[in-house]
Amino acid sequence: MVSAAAVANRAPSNGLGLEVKNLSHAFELGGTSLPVLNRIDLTLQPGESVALLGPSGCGKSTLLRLVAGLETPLTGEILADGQPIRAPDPSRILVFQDPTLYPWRTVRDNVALGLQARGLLGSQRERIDEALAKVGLTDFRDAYPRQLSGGMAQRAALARALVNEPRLLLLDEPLGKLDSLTRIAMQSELIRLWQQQRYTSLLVTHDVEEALLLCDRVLVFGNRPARILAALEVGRDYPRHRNDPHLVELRQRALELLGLGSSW
Ligand SMILES: Nc1ncnc2c1ncn2[C@@H]1O[C@H](COP(=O)(O)OP(=O)(O)OP(=O)(O)O)[C@@H](O)[C@H]1O
Repeated sequence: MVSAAAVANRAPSNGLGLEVKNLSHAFELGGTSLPVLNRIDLTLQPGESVALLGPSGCGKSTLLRLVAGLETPLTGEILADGQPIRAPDPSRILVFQDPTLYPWRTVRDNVALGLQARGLLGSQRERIDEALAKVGLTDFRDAYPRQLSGGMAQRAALARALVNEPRLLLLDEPLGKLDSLTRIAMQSELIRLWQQQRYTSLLVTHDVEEALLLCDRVLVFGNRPARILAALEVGRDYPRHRNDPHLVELRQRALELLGLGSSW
């Protein structure tokens, strides 16, 4: 949870409150059950930004897909503003590692997809240009995906999410395929967008530093079937500094929890 002082300094949030209660999940794989998530309890306050950090294959993406309403949990429940999540909804948008833009559509037409699918293109067309402006792509609205850099393509994918005015943004390694310099720039972009739009944010990342720079709280997951090993409160204002001794200490703690304590 964010400290009361930090919340008081923030603009009011339109974000969804999220509750995950005693959630377990498993997949059928080759005739046997593969347990993936084990009794997860999690609460996000409206407007909070939380990172999920954990070993590869522990179930982080599965948790995002469950919150997005793309899967149904085996046991337990997930509530958005107190209502059970049963299906996808434009108030909860998932952004993937791959921008997955249609190559034959311009940036603008890719961003329009969310509205088009909901039959809102006629009445809410101005939202496309607003979303492009938010991610700094106004000048590239008529470009095709092949004409964009990796960072620009990911910004276009973010615009495609933002055009829906999400109240909960689910980010699945959104910067995972970017080079390290672009990644640093995009980390600042993600902080700026979150501060401006005031959605609730749930970020899956493998990058401990990224989790600590971007989020209010970092949840460290154990091996599959994953449970939450620890919740690290970051408790620092933005912008944050990589070399802040408090962040360095938290990074060490997170690495130790992940069994990588001697890596640094
Ligand atoms: N549709 C599916 N059917 C069967 N098994 C699945 C399915 N989706 C995921 N799994 C399995 O569930 C486990 C968790 O997968 P998930 O993608 O959630 O992990 P993750 O923590 O996000 O991994 P990574 O960090 O490597 O992306 C993996 O063992 C994966 O093989």
